[in-house]
Amino acid sequence: MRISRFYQIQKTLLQYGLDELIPAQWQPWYAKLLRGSLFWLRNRYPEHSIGARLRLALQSLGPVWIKFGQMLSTRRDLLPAALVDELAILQDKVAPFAGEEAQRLIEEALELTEISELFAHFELIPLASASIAQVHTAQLKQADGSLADVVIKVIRPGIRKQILADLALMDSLAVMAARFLPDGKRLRPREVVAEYRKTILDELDLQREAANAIQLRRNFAESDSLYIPFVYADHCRSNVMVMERIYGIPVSDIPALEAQGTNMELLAKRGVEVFFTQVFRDSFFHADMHPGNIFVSYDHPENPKYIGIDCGIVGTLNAEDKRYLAENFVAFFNRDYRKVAQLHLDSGWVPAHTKVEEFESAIRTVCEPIFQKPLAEISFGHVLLNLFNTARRFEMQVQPQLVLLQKTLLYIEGLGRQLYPQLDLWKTAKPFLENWVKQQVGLPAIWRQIKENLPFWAEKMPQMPELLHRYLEQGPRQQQALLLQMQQMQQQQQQSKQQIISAILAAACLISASIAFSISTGWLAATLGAAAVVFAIKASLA
Ligand SMILES: Nc1ncnc2c1ncn2[C@@H]1O[C@H](COP(=O)(O)OP(=O)(O)OP(=O)(O)O)[C@@H](O)[C@H]1O
Repeated sequence: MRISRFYQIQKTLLQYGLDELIPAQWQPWYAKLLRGSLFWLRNRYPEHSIGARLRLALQSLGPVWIKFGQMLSTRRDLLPAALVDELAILQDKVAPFAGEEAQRLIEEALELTEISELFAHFELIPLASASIAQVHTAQLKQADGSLADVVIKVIRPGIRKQILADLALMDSLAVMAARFLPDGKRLRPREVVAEYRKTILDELDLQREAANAIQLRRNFAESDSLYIPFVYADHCRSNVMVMERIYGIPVSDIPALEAQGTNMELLAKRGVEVFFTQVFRDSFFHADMHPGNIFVSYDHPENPKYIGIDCGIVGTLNAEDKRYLAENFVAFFNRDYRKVAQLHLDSGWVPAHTKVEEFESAIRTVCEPIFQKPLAEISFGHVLLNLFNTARRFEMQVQPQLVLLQKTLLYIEGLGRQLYPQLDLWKTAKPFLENWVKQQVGLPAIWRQIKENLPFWAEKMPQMPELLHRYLEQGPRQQQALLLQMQQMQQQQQQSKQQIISAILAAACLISASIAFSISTGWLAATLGAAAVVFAIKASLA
């Protein structure tokens, strides 16, 4: 199976002429010979650009590869623009699987003899079908006898096995790409595949998605801006998820939004606000914000509310990540590149030997053109992208969660500007950043930290007298043990020093013996040889 799939993949890559990605001078002679002999696998689409051929090849290889291409399409930091633009139009249109099969999977997962035990109605025709999962509508029987409109997401049967097999092959190709592509080292194909592996395997676990949705819903329980559908956790398994059915206008349907009199300016601002709230207040953000996953409620269009679905991919940030973002954004928008460079150095993001002036000048070179535009039109996502690219050149390892955030930011900005082209991103985001930075310094921050640590100290306090007593009792004993260990270490050091000296002397005698032997002073050679043996024995006994 693996060999035939491997052949199929190679065949597809060659028939779409993707071997052209490796320049001829980089191909070893045996690879050229092999390529020449595969006469039945010629490039069949020479009239298409290399980007288009890559897109078509991924399309024909199936869902795992299509999703991989979609992921690559967000890596403008790694790939040329022409390639990325082609990959961005990859669509995972996949034929649905039979509704009866979905029903059987649901019954099996939820241990039902009949689907009607739990659902008053189950719609066999799917509402939507994607590469990994399919969505069906149903009516859930509730404990109080009422019915709830729900959707049931079901993972495609057999997809896990197929994904794992294809991921293994993809990794083999990545090894080859790292070796043969001209830019192989910089592109780090194995890391890219490993990142993809994690994302796609996470997406296969609907219990994880359910947990993310529950958390996000809780975070926005009081919000006027975002609604997350209720998840019926009792009826969720790793391959089945039951959640409230929502009715809304897809955010990309601008005519429909306008037709119902939506306040587009407010809607656009709320998109940015929701994102920054997730990042800076909750450190937990929905990271799959493509327009297919965002809807707008039909209720009160003058005070519009988003509805978010598909929480399969989320990002989390720690305090340090947040500080990185906030301080850099603020310094950037003040065009204080020295501060940006110094921040990177002070916090150890770039190595201590980095020359701050060089780093500052590199940041200025890539970022100053961005500021040629009015502040209102500047993209945060591009600022971050440029900063990451510059920092990578200065040996900074950019954390995956920051890359995820940067990509989400690009989506959000694109969306906001589509809804309301005059949207001033900086004005909308600034209060969030400044407020956050303010909270991190001064008395409020100290007080917050004390409050955060209070439970820890409260828990440890009663144990304090005992710990103190134990320390005082054990102190001298431990000190003595430590002293003994140190003495042993010193002895060992002394021994190994002697060993090294004896070994060096043995080697020196041996070399001298062989020189003496070659100039035929036999007795000298014999003496030196004997000395070498003596030193060697000493070295081994020391
Ligand atoms: N709670 C819901 N209420 C109504 N429709 C829903 C709901 N959840 C999902 N859908 C519909 O099903 C479609 C697919 O759902 P979802 O995005 O969660 O699946 P997916 O397999 O992760 O798809 P993709 O990865 O392509 O985004 C959505 O675009 C939407 O039309």
